[in-house]
Amino acid sequence: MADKIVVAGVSVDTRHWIGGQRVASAATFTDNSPIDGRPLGEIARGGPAEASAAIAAAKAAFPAWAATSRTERARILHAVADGVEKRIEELAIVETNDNGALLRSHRRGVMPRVAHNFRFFADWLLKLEHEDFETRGHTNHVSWDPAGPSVLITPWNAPLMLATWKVAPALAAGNTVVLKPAEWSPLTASLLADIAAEAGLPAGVLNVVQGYGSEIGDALTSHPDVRRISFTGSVPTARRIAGSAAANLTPLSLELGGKSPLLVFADADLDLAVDLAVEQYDNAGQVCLAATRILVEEPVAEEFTRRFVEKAATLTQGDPRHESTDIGPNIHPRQLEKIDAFVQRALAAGARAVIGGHREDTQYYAPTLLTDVAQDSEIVQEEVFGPVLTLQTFSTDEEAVRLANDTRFGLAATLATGDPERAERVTAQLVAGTVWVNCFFVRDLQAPFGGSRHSGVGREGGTWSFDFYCDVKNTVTAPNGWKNHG
Ligand SMILES: NC(=O)C1=CN([C@@H]2O[C@H](COP(=O)(O)OP(=O)(O)OC[C@H]3O[C@@H](n4cnc5c(N)ncnc54)[C@H](O)[C@@H]3O)[C@@H](O)[C@H]2O)C=CC1
Ligand SMILES: O=C(O)/C=C/C=C(\O)C(=O)O
Repeated sequence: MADKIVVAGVSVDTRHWIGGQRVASAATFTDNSPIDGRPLGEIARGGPAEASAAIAAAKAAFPAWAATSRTERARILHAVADGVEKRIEELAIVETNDNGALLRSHRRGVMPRVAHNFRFFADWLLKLEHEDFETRGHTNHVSWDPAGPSVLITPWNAPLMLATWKVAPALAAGNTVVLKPAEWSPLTASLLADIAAEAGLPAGVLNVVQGYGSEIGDALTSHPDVRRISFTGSVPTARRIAGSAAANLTPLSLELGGKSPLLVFADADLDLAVDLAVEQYDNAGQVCLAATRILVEEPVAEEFTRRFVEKAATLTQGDPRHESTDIGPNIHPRQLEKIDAFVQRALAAGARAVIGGHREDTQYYAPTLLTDVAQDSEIVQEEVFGPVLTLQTFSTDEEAVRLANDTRFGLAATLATGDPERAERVTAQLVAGTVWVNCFFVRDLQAPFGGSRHSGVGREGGTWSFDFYCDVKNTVTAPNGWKNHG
């Protein structure tokens, strides 16, 4: 196996990064580009041995990193952000080749956000405090102590953005990290390891191991030296991780799937509502937050559908490296098969494809809108993770809320309405970690982020991230301090 591959002119090390060293594995796996299925290279395929080595390195590096002052930790995280900013173009081009998402989004939105993830949590660390309070003259002081080695397991739909949304707060908290990126998109995590080392992050503080799901994952998540596990991905994998973490009672943060609704009320600005709906095809529908169930109030349903079809027809599907492309490929032929199977079962059950309903080839799926779908049908209840939306109608606010809440998920909801009171009333009744009113995907890192029900466990973001990654401590001091006990 070659130690390095070159992807669109960028050299990427294909080995693990453990304790500040590149480490090869005897086994490898092939990483293919979703753009055309071509192999990008052979990647080191870790297992229990690599998992143990990475956790040992994280454990060894922990005391010194935990003892590093907040200002020094923040300084190094800002230096990582500087390194990301210097390499935005390289990161963007590698990520697009590896996961197929749009190059223009990576350049302008995603990679700047990666840098921001580091800057934000570095700055938040410096202002993290809880005002002291008194109990019968005693002072309560709250502090956030580093917890220890943290295992971070991330998916392929937004690889570096979702990885750094976990890596940055974990490092800011004073924890050391073992990051395992998804096997379908491992490359930018390796570049991050280089950037972090160049920024002065000490050896062993960030470790990156690659490998297939449970082959390496079980050893990472069941290890007794791991103090935190944060995972973004599917519900079945979350169950398995929770099972293996249970033996050690390792605290978990789980950000899982969604089947979020977009509620379009008759009083909405219909053009805005249509824009919000068409936006759900972003990243070829591979977004956990996507509002894939469009619920439209009966009187405007026909007009909404007409305008939606018109707008969707303006989308360009194709090579994600081209500036004019709006929808790229799906991550893997297996994912495409899964998407198509969902759609064909829905059509067989009586759904009607207003647009799409078929694959374009082995990597691209036609943007699809399905109507005549039953609330209890698979296509309405299960996450497809492709460019597939359903449309249902409702007649009253009560019905809208009932339909919106009637899945096992609860990640997000989007409302289009011209009535602020209705927005407030409906929002209060929705089960969702995030509700957007007349907007979508406006994200602030200080906001709590996560899902209810099967969409997740816990919240990350701002202080919530530190609450998760740290051992939160309350110190109660008697009125006369230590002198009180002589
Ligand atoms: N919430 C989200 O953002 C995401 C949701 N999904 C959903 O999951 C479906 C399947 O996609 P997959 O790639 O199979 O998701 P997955 O949940 O299996 O994979 C996500 C990550 O978990 C890792 N993993 C798998 N098994 C593991 C184990 N036993 N221990 C530790 N880590 C393990 C994978 O290697 C990858 O890094 C998608 O169709 C979509 O519905 C997938 C990716 C992201
Ligand atoms: O943190 C964000 O801003 C976005 C998160 C998106 C996902 O978790 C996803 O698409 O899987």
